[in-house]
Amino acid sequence: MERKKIRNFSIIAHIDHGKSTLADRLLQMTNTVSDRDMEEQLLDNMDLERERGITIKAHPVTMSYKANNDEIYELNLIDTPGHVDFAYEVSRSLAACEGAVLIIDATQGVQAQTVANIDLAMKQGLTIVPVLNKIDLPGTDLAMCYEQLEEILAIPAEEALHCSAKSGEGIPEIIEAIIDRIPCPPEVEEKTLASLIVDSSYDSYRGVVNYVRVFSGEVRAKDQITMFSTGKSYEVKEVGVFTPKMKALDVLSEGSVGYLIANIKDTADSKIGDTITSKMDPVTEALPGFAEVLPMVYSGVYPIDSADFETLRLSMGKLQLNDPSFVYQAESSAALGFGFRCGFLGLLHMEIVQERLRRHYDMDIISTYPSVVYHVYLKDGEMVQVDNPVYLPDPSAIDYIEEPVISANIMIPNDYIGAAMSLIMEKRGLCENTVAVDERHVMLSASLPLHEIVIDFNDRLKSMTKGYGSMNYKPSGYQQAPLVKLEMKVNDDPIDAFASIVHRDAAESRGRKIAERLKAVVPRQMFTIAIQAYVGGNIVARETISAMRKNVTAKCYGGDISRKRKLLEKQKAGKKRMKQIGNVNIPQEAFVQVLKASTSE
Ligand SMILES: Nc1nc2c(ncn2[C@@H]2O[C@H](COP(=O)(O)OP(=O)(O)OP(=O)(O)O)[C@@H](O)[C@H]2O)c(=O)[nH]1
Repeated sequence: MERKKIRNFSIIAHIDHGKSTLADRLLQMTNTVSDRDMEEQLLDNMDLERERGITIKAHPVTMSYKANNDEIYELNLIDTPGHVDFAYEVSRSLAACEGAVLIIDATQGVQAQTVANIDLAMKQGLTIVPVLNKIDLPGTDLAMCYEQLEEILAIPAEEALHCSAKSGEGIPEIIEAIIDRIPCPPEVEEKTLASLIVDSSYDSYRGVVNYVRVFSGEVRAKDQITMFSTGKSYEVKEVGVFTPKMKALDVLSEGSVGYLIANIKDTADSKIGDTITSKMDPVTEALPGFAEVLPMVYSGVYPIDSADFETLRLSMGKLQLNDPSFVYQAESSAALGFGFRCGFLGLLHMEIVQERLRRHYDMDIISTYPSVVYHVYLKDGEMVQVDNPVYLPDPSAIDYIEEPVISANIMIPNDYIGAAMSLIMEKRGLCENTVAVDERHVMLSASLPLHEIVIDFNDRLKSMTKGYGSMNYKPSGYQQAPLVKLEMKVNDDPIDAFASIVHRDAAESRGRKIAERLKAVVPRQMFTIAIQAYVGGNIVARETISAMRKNVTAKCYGGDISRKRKLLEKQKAGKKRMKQIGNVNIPQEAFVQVLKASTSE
């Protein structure tokens, strides 16, 4: 397609404002997908996305459209996720575009994530097409949206279009606006190939599938290409576009978006953000890639069956290929065996990665309590970074500990200011500023310890504001805090999987909760078992399990021997999956249950 007829754009929005639904309507309206094949939210093709109703990965798709001026255009849409943990994916998609359709739910107005996404788009110099969606709903408040567009986003209200992505009303006008307002890819002097890897996935037969934006030159099957960062060369096997299924083409030319397959078998050789260039005539400078993102939350991930360790390692490699923000490293635990220490962007990211491992790769896994990265200053002047409580140095060697803090923007209706402030205080935060954004909404700026928000802050905020509150955050450095290591012991032996770094004031209640939960799941044994929570050598909570041999057949009155045998066999099988901590046998299931309860609180 001629460069002037190409439009590359993303759809950006706060979560649930209707990106995927609008994308579906665009696919229908451009006959990219026939009505018969149209499944709701076609672009969300992972089961997980459908179930959770959120878009996790950005998917590119190419549409062909005959505009009112009778010309045919190529529209390349890159759908983006809306959740705060996935801002990195959004910025990757935007790097491949000249414009963005900004969707705002007309019943809710501008939300914290709308502001964050628009900031990213403006930084990249993209043209914005603002769209007010869901105008079919009775709660639509266009006046509020116009005011917010001008006041918060500095976008003239007259630029806004309206639509109902559900009914299809207003969609043709949106397509025309994309063609009229968003510029075509700029002309470049460079004629040699420079193509940005925006994303990638792995196909077991064909190897790595790179999703690319060609900035200069062109690429075809049989071309020899080189990866700029590694210098490794490959022969191109196939190029094409997503419609949304893969469709092979003869050539991907300057300005277009599509895929490139080149027999790359090792996932580590294809890096998102890298530049693909010609082997014979390479460019001298790489395209600006993406800023590296650092994981904010760490947790141990272990196979329930230790024989699965290698398979888990392979699955993680494939998963990392199209999610470079996920990192992992092998580690071992006395309680859980061999596993991995994994880093995630946030708690939702962590849940999603774990779910993907469970479902797509069919892995049975358990994860430990999430931790952030602490800066531990030792008395000898050294500083060590600790993301695993097990490795926190002895308290006698520690001078002080610093924890990561974030600065959050929280947008809420006026009625909930009091409730939001008390939540911030409960989470050891500091409210720094309150600005009225319109007559009914305020934006609170607060500083909060990251550890306090990774667990449930967003969910609590949502439920107490009936879904109207929203937040966005970014890291803002480190601050000193009275943090201690909470350790759990059974009969004086520590269980590493339950160690956590907590605020001094919260240690006792957390220790008590875990001890109670452990008591409920650890089976009685021939001797008394003491479950203790320790902080710096002091016991802060204790539970005792009295001695008794559990007779699993006790409830079987009468002589049904086959039933008794079955129960005894079951008990034997259960014993195989016991972990020995000191002299106490604990079923794997007990760890799983207690960890599940304590990571979701
Ligand atoms: N009534 C009405 N509902 C809509 C409209 N557009 C979207 N919805 C509904 O709003 C919900 C969220 O829509 P999605 O398209 O999944 O939103 P999204 O922005 O893609 O969400 P994420 O992918 O999670 O960021 C769905 O239940 C849609 O059916 C609309 O114009 N009118």
